[in-house]
Amino acid sequence: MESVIELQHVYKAFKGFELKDLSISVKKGFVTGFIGGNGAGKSTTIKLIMNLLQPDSGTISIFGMDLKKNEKEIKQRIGFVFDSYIFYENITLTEMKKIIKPAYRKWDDALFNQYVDMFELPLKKNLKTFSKGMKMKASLTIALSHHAELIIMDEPTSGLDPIFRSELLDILRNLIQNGERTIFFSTHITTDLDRIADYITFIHNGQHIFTKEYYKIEEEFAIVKGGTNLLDRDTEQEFIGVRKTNHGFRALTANKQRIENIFGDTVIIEKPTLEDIMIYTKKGEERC
Ligand SMILES: Nc1ncnc2c1ncn2[C@@H]1O[C@H](COP(=O)(O)OP(=O)(O)OP(=O)(O)O)[C@@H](O)[C@H]1O
Repeated sequence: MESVIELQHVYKAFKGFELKDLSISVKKGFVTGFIGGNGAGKSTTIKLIMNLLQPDSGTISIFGMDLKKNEKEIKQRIGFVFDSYIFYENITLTEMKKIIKPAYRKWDDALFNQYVDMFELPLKKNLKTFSKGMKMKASLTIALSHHAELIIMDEPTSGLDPIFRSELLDILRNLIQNGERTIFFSTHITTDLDRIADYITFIHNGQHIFTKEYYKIEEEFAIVKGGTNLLDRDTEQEFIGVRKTNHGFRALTANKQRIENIFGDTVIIEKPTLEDIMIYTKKGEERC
């Protein structure tokens, strides 16, 4: 399957933080949700993909082209939903369009107007006065008005109310209907991903834990509940992370089948949430 974004052995260090040997690929025509706790390295990864930061080593290619050598060509084909910093400018959406439009060969005024109408955005109002939801819609309008094949967003749903989040997810779903467009976005609101993500990329402490098809996560991972008498040094090693209480244990496994073979029906096996996977991965690391 064709990859749109390909990171190979990317390394980036800041004081006190390392993105370690990150190799990920984002599949064409799908939505990939990018998850990880605070400070895991999501924004850093997105900045590397947007060439706003350069890796210390490793390679990044987008649409099969090397990012360093082909930045201009690549950026023509990306819609980046940017931070709200640009909205501190004392300008209207029409004025902002005039600034951004010349940068894109495929800018489409009709498409811009279509999204402005759909999102009910005022064209003549100062952007500074826009609410958070309006800023997101304006940002998305700009990102979508030049027929971008790849949409990259850093936490687009954070701070938005459930109604607008739901609308936004519908819009994103519609955008990828033709199989030609790809969406890669980071989020803390993992429940949003239930509705929209085909793939999940999970990083923790600067390390790539997995990239998997959403349905495979549910097949492979499981929350396991049982009495603490079932746990010993060996059986505990079977889990990614374990939480013990007075009533028993709750643990996460990445190999549901194996746990079923070992414990049979002495344990209860449940479907994990993405949040469970994030929490227990952190717990497992604390144990080491
Ligand atoms: N320009 C920088 N200089 C120094 N350290 C940085 C810089 N940018 C990011 N970091 C550090 O890199 C680590 C990862 O940050 P990053 O913003 O990528 O995480 P994140 O996964 O997006 O987190 P969050 O979900 O909290 O936004 C953090 O420890 C952060 O302090």
